[in-house]
Amino acid sequence: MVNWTVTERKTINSIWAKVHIEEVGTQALVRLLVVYPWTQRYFSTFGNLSNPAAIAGNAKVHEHGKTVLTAVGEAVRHMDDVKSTFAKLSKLHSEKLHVDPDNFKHLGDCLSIVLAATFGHAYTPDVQAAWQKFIAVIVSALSSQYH
Ligand code: HEM
Repeated sequence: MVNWTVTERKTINSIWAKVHIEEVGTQALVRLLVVYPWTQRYFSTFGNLSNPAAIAGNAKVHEHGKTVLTAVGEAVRHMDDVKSTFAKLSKLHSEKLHVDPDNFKHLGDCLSIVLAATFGHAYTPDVQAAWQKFIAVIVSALSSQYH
C-alpha cells in the first residue's frame, strides 16, 4: 500500500488536469521508440518506424500514445489501488505481449521528461518528485503479474 500526502495528491491531480492525453502520450511513446530502439520490435504491426520523423508521424503511434496515457489517467483516478487497477494490463504485457518489464521504467522516464518539457518551470523539483513516485507505482503495478 502506497501512502500519498495531501500535497502529492494535489500535485498529481493538478498536473493531470492540464495534460493533453494524445499529445503527451504520443511524445512519450515517440521518445521510447527513438531513445530505446529495441522497443520497436514490440510494435512490428505499426508500420514505418525507421527514423524519428517516421515514428513521430506514425498514426498508430499517436493512437497508442493516447491509449497508454488513458491508462495513466485510470491510475490517477485510482491512486490508492493502482496495483489491482493494472492487474489485467500487467498480465497482458507479461503473458501475451511478452514485454520486458525494464521497458516500463524507460517509458516512465520518457513520460517524466515530456512533462518537464511541457510544464517547464512549473515542473519544480517537488512536482517532479510526486510524479516520479507516481510513475514508480505504475511501473511496479505493471510488473506485478510477472513471475
Ligand atoms: C506506463 C507504461 C505502460 C502502460 C500504462 C501501457 C498501457 C497499455 C495499454 C492500455 C494497452 C492496450 C491494452 C488492450 O488493448 O487491452 C497496451 C498495449 C500494448 N503495450 Fe503497453 N503500456 C505501457 C508500457 C509498454 C511498454 C514499455 C511496451 C513495450 C516496450 C508496451 C507494449 C505494448 C504493446 C506491444 C501493446 C499492444 C499494442 C497493439 O498491438 O495495439 N507497453 N499498453
